Amino acid sequence: MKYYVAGHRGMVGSAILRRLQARKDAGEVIELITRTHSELDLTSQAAVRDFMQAEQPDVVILAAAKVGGIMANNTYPAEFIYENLMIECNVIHQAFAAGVKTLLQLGSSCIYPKAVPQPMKEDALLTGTLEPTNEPYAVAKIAGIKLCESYNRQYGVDYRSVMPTNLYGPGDNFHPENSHVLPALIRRFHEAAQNGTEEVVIWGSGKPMREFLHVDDMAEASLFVLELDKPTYEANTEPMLSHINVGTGTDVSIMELAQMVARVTGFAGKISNDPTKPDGTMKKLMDVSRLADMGWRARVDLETGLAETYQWFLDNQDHFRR
Ligand SMILES: NC(=O)C1=CN([C@@H]2O[C@H](COP(=O)(O)OP(=O)(O)OC[C@H]3O[C@@H](n4cnc5c(N)ncnc54)[C@H](OP(=O)(O)O)[C@@H]3O)[C@@H](O)[C@H]2O)C=CC1
Ligand SMILES: C[C@H]1O[C@H](OP(=O)(O)OP(=O)(O)OC[C@H]2O[C@@H](n3cnc4c(=O)[nH]c(N)nc43)[C@H](O)[C@@H]2O)[C@@H](O)[C@@H](O)C1=O
Repeated sequence: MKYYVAGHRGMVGSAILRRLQARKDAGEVIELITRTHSELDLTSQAAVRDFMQAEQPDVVILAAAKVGGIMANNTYPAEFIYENLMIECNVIHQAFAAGVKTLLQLGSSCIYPKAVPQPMKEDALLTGTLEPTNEPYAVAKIAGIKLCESYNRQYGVDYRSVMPTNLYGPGDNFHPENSHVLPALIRRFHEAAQNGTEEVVIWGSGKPMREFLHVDDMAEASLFVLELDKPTYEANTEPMLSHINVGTGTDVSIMELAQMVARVTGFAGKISNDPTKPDGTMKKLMDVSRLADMGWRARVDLETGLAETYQWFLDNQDHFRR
């Protein structure tokens, strides 16, 4: 089997590649194909067409996307909608044109409406209006689900979508403004602890609730969903399962997260809020019962995952990619 992992240098793509490489090292006969962003710009239709036609992969895993936290989404909405739509259209359509029968793409929990009942079930999709800070990104991610559904329905291929909750772990983006909350706080609290700063400011009210899944769990879940037998997969559907939630099923407030990060990084000062920064959705907890019924559950608890991610940050802080 020839696997193409798109976005293999990103947090999720690299975790998926590590798992596939481990299987290969253990004797599984698989070929792994990758291209860096500079080798293959996935927003280029012609480049993706030529690549897919030349390589003819058996399986495509789409983990490449324009990704960022609440501030990046709010500041660069055009890039978030344009690049993600282009990447999805190009990779999914050109995979189909090259005869790829099996594909997995990653969406996000932000596809669900802002005021949806919690925890959020898969069938809550398109039942209400979206959170404004990331609506353009969410619309692109919904389009990705609908692309897969449409090619499945019209052409009988098997393109699946997983919807991860907020992710973290080794390989995360620790940019001070553009990253997600967990890596941003690791960096801010670490620097404050090192510099002896007395106060750390967190964005918003600290009251929003978020669910955090370790990237190694996400990589495992991605391959689990990719490899579900088709009858099992479809037996859980009414009438067809278009996407599956991936999360832990538990959440913490941003203030609770900040307190955990303070403990891990050794920061003992005051934590205060910046109410001028957006809170975003107040709660977005995944209903993960569908995936649990199929046999997969998250394994890494937040306390352990946070400590491990902080160690990765310490080991790699001198050569972050951004
Ligand atoms: N991180 C999170 O909390 C969550 C992530 N997700 C989803 O998971 C998936 C992976 O995210 P994550 O690993 O965190 O993101 P990263 O930003 O870590 O990785 C994304 C990868 O995609 C590559 N990429 C982006 N644009 C292009 C392009 N035009 N052509 C080629 N490659 C490109 C990036 O390369 P380069 O860096 O060189 O641009 C990078 O390697 C995405 O679909 C994301 O939406 C969903 C929910 C939460
Ligand atoms: C995965 C998900 O990620 C994004 O949604 P989000 O969950 O709102 O993402 P976030 O991690 O950036 O913030 C979570 C909460 O945390 C608060 N917060 C405090 N202090 C910092 C801080 O320093 N940085 C950040 N980023 N947030 C902070 C922040 O104000 C917010 O209340 C989407 O755009 C969307 O793209 C998406 O799919």
